[in-house]
Amino acid sequence: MAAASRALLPTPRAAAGASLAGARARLPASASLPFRAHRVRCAVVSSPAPVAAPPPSSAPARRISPAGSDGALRPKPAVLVAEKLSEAGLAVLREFADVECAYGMSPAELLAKVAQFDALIVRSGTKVTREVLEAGRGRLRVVGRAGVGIDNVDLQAATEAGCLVVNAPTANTVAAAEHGIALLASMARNVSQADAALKAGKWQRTKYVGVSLVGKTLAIMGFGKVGSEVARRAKGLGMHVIAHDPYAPADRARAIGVELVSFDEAIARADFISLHMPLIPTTNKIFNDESFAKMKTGVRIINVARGGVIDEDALVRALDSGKVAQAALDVFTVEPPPKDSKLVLHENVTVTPHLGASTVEAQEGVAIEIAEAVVGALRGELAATAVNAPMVPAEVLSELAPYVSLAEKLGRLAVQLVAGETGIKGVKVVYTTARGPDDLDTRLLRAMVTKGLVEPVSSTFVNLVNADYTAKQRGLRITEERVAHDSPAAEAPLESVQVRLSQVQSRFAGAISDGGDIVLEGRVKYGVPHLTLVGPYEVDVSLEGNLILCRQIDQPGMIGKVGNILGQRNVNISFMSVGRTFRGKQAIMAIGVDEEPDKETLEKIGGIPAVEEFVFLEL
Ligand SMILES: NC(=O)C1=CN([C@@H]2O[C@H](COP(=O)(O)OP(=O)(O)OC[C@H]3O[C@@H](n4cnc5c(N)ncnc54)[C@H](O)[C@@H]3O)[C@@H](O)[C@H]2O)C=CC1
Ligand SMILES: O=C(O)C(=O)COP(=O)(O)O
Repeated sequence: MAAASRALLPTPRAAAGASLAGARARLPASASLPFRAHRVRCAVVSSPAPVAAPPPSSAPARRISPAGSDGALRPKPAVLVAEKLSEAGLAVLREFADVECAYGMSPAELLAKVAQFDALIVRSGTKVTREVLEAGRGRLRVVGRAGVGIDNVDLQAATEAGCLVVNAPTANTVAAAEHGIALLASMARNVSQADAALKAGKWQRTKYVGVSLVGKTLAIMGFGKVGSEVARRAKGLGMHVIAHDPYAPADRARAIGVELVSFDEAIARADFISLHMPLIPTTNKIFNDESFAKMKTGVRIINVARGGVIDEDALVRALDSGKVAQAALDVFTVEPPPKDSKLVLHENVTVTPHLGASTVEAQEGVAIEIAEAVVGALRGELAATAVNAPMVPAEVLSELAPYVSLAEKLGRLAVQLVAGETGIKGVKVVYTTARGPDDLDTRLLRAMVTKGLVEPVSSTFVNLVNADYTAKQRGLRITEERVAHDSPAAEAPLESVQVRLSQVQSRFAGAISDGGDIVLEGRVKYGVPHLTLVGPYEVDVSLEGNLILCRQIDQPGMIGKVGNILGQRNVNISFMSVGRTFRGKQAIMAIGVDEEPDKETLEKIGGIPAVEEFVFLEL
């Protein structure tokens, strides 16, 4: 239960509340965000204790403003803006706080300064490390990221320091999509190379013959906010657009006229490939030697997402061999990239210095979005764009804590079992409980199932505030059902929690129930979440570490065989449980492992003759 309980630990400032790591809301680019409607009171970031009267004139220069919703006078907060923020956002901030803009600080300068401020606002160029957050501890209450990606902010350290992180996830979507299209078109017509040549005095009309876009197939990898906007625009250019996103709702794609296909099919069919997925463990270097080999020779690649999704050395090899004809890159694994980077200097590569969000309009929108979120947070409100948010009364939390962890883990396991391109349509959460609806508020549990389903596969962070909203935005229809537990005297708030993903293909057929749904059920035993049902199979395995599910013909010796393979590879088994439908038919082995087995070990397990399928799941 490490992840969830860590995320739910009260922060030092949250004596009366609790913090739940989470909350990056996603919105369609066209949507305007009703921030104010989404704000709720939140104890963690409320202003310091009210002062009864303005300080005497000799007091240090900390001005007083009516900040709290209770009307009490409080010291005027101080906000440090570390990267260029548009004037419109600064104006919003200045109405409420003392604002200092210190652009281009070195890490040491930021460290020395940060403790004097209540809030810090950054873009992608400032690393908000654990050190920075430690240095700000005691005063720094809010970090605002004026943009989408928060990979430059140490979220865990921020949560530990009781510092709320908010971002601005929607205002730069269109700008990023437009930049993707700009790179696509200028790469196809060699605009930057021809421009450089002409400025060097060379008139090279035959060297820079380009390729046409009309009728070509564009694969959008990651069909989220930016990806879908790129798709719309590319269709306007007469391109045939396909997309790969294992978690995108098929109806959203259909509405734009985009075909959702598998990863391999997308990269094999495409003339152009545009990357729009978040940088998460499963997408890290997902474009590598192996994937380049599956592409058409002469493919062209655009990346305005994150540099880390491409193995940059492999891309140089693919460019050198001609497998990849051209690449257009806005983002790099290390930013700025080294001056002698082979990739940047490659003649078939067009580069821009992370300009995706850099339009006047987007920067104004982002600046206002982040300024409002930071001001709201400093006032003690919580915006829908909070990334790590406080939310639940301590007493409710302490009773529900293990169930909260169970709900998140069931969600995490369920989403990892999904396969195919159909996307998740409906999610049903079934609570077996002796309590009536008034005695058991399931919002937190539903939010945690959503968190488990969404976070492993997106750049969205989910908490109680934004869970339902996030689910809706992603086309996830979550319904709840209460089943009365037949022992009404039971003390525990819940007997079991079941998560059902309706009519979805699975990587593990054993998890599919008779009705065709992926079904996982769990219970809390001795305060620890346990997985107790997989599809039709009853199991009992503690949800700690990671999990291997293995379906095999029920026969003697199977536990020993699998145990031996794991033991030989020094993988410690924490729990093991076998469930079967009928003796001698199929059975499922659920194996909790402390370490992640390597590929070879998993293949060995899969190679045991009686094993029909297996899957490794991370918790
Ligand atoms: N260059 C720039 O200045 C900008 C870059 N970005 C970056 O663009 C990316 C996309 O941003 P948004 O569209 O706002 O995020 P989003 O969260 O709306 O979309 C990301 C999509 O990727 C999908 N995805 C997750 N794992 C995947 C996988 N293995 N294969 C395919 N798809 C997968 C998710 O389901 C989601 O639909 C992010 O990395 C963001 O940081 C965003 C704005 C500006
Ligand atoms: O919003 C994002 O994820 C971006 O990549 C934009 O970064 P920037 O704010 O321009 O440094």
